[in-house]
Amino acid sequence: MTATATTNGATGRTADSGVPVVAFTDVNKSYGAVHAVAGLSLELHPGETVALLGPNGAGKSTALDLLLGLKNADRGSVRVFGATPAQAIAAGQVGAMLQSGGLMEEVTVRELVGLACDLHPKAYPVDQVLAAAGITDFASRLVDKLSGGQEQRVRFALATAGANDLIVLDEPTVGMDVGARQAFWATMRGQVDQGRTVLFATHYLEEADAVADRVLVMNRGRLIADGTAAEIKARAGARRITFDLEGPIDEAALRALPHLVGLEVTGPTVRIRSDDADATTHAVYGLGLYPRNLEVAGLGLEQAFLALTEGAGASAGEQTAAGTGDDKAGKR
Ligand SMILES: Nc1ncnc2c1ncn2[C@@H]1O[C@H](COP(=O)(O)OP(=O)(O)OP(=O)(O)O)[C@@H](O)[C@H]1O
Repeated sequence: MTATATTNGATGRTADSGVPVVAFTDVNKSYGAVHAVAGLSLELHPGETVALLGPNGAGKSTALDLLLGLKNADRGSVRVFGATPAQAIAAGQVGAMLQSGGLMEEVTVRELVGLACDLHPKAYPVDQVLAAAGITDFASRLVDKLSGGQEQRVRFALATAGANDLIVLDEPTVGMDVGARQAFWATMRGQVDQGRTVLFATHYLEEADAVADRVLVMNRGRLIADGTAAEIKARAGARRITFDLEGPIDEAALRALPHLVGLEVTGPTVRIRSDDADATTHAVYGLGLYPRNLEVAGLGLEQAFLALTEGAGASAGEQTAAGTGDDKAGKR
């Protein structure tokens, strides 16, 4: 479904009025004993492209549902352009592309996108929306005859049928092939260049790294990191050191190395994450070891993400979303 507007209600705010685009203040949402969103506070600002990362069940979709007014918080406040989500959506300020929700059947792509344009208070011409989403070629096809990737592009067209100030995308490129993904993000960049704020949840970390200028990492309902991809990588331990050792390996001695963030030993190969690679490498030699095939490299976002979420998982003391085996049947 899309969250395009159906009335002309106005929030009285614009993207550049100094009011945050989105403000979550100590937001909580539970399903029984599962804290899907736990004490979430954050602000988004105009023109930001923000990736929301987190393992399965981290609370990303729930946070987006709260932002779109599809669910109500148990506690805390969610404001969009200083108003309630419903008011911002009614004012045509928010476009959304969600993971699920069937598209209307027995209509053509053009008819469906045309309907979204008719409903939007600040709509673009249908042909422009079709072209921007790259779906002109199959605009006369019935919606129920589309491939998964084509359906995703139609959802994107519905989310961008009018001049929204905020675009919310839940795993937007799932089912798209590499070419379609690249085209999708090229289109998104066009939206951002026009001053829009984009928030997208994704499991494709390379996408977050390439596209987002800010990355939020959620785990067990909580925000555990917020920064640029480079800052997130640095926070997780800046460098990866890999080398081989001959003979038996004394893991306890390696574990005591200075600035060590993570250690993995597989056969003769030692992989270390360190927040000061120079000091750690120096200390490896100080142990009297002779590392072979030594490599020092920066962490990718994927490794940083794993390091952060593993660390946060270990310290979570209460029953939260992950690992409870809870029932997702009621989800959208
Ligand atoms: N309607 C619901 N009823 C019960 N539990 C739910 C419901 N919706 C979500 N949950 C639970 O809340 C937690 C957070 O789910 P959510 O879908 O927000 O996570 P997510 O980060 O989007 O996960 P994924 O990456 O798998 O889509 C999970 O444990 C999930 O099972």
